[in-house]
Amino acid sequence: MTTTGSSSDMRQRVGASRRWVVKVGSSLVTNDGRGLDHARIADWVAQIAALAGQGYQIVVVSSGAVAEGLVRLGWQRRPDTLNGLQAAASVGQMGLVEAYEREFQRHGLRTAQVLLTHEEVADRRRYLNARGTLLTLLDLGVIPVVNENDVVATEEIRLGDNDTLAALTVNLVDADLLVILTDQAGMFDADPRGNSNASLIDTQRADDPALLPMAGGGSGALGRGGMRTKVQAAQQAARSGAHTLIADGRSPAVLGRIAAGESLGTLLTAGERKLAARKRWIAGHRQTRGCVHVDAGAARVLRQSGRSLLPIGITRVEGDFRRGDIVVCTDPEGRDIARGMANYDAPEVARLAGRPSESIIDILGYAGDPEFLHRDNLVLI
Ligand SMILES: Nc1ncnc2c1ncn2[C@@H]1O[C@H](COP(=O)(O)OP(=O)(O)O)[C@@H](O)[C@H]1O
Ligand SMILES: N[C@@H](CCC(=O)OP(=O)(O)O)C(=O)O
Repeated sequence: MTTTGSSSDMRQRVGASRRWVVKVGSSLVTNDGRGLDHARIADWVAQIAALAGQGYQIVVVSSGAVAEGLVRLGWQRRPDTLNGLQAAASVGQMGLVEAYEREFQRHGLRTAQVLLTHEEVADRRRYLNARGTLLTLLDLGVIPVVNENDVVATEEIRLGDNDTLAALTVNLVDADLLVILTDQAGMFDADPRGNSNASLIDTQRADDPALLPMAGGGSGALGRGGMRTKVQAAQQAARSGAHTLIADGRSPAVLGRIAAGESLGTLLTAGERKLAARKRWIAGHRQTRGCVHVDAGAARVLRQSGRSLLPIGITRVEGDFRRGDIVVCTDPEGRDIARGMANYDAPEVARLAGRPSESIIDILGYAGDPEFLHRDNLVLI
């Protein structure tokens, strides 16, 4: 199998990247289906705490709620009904966050429980709120522990496996790297469960079409998506500009060794850098819901330095857009300059236009973002 670029340089760069989403699968976090494996959780937490001490920002996506719920409820097997699963997940989620909180506390770190659904990408207002909260937690040095909000997720919108959820989280926080810890050494060219001579893939581009046919959808007794959802998650992460590393969560000091650039597991690389990926994502939203006219000064700043658009530079608002919608900015001559994701609803912007960001709290009664269009959510036309 071909590999991309110089694998060892790439590994060094990946290890040195600072913002990671670390996904711990059901296959690992549960003790053969008998509740949570506390010793393993303690070990990953110690590794994450060490990385946090070196300046890494890490979001944990952990499975295990259903398995822990089954134990707490004294159920011998997974229920068949959605409500049964949801009940188990809500009981077990308590144990899951308790376990992470206790272990992180030993290292002087705070944790936060974040429960997400598919809606957090589908609805752009929710997207911005989830993103804002997660980024604030990271700024505060808190370790977010994410799981799917199984209780409210209906059959149609359930992500089901946490690989997909981890990729969504990568997009939400603009992570550099998605680490998927599982019960295999990485991705093999065939499912090693049924093929004893399957060989481990070292490095490959995430968008290589040869990957998916090699990934079996069948998971272990506890996991959900098998390797298939991991490859799809890597492809989704790559579209956000993040690389993915699939590795064995049981191998000693696995996270520290990834940080050190050691060649372990399977690296699935992204073809483009994360800011470019994000801008392409914004640019891809062809449908705009409104327009803000900006003064000559703001137009110059946008064009020349690609900075954020603040309310003070806005002169007039058109359309009935809401926070999260894509709007167009036009200069005083009526030329379109940029397209971006609105941080405020149109009536709010009308009130904020021409005013300094420090006065937002007095005008709206709450302190929202200082920018109307943040530079990360804005593309020049
Ligand atoms: N090409 C492959 N390489 C490695 N593992 C594979 C492959 N295809 C299928 N698998 C299966 O995927 C399983 C891991 O997925 P899963 O059980 O869903 O775990 P997790 O809970 O970690 O997400 C492995 O145990 C393995 O049997
Ligand atoms: N949200 C579920 C986990 C879903 C799941 O098992 O996903 P995965 O670890 O990707 O196989 C739970 O906490 O039980």
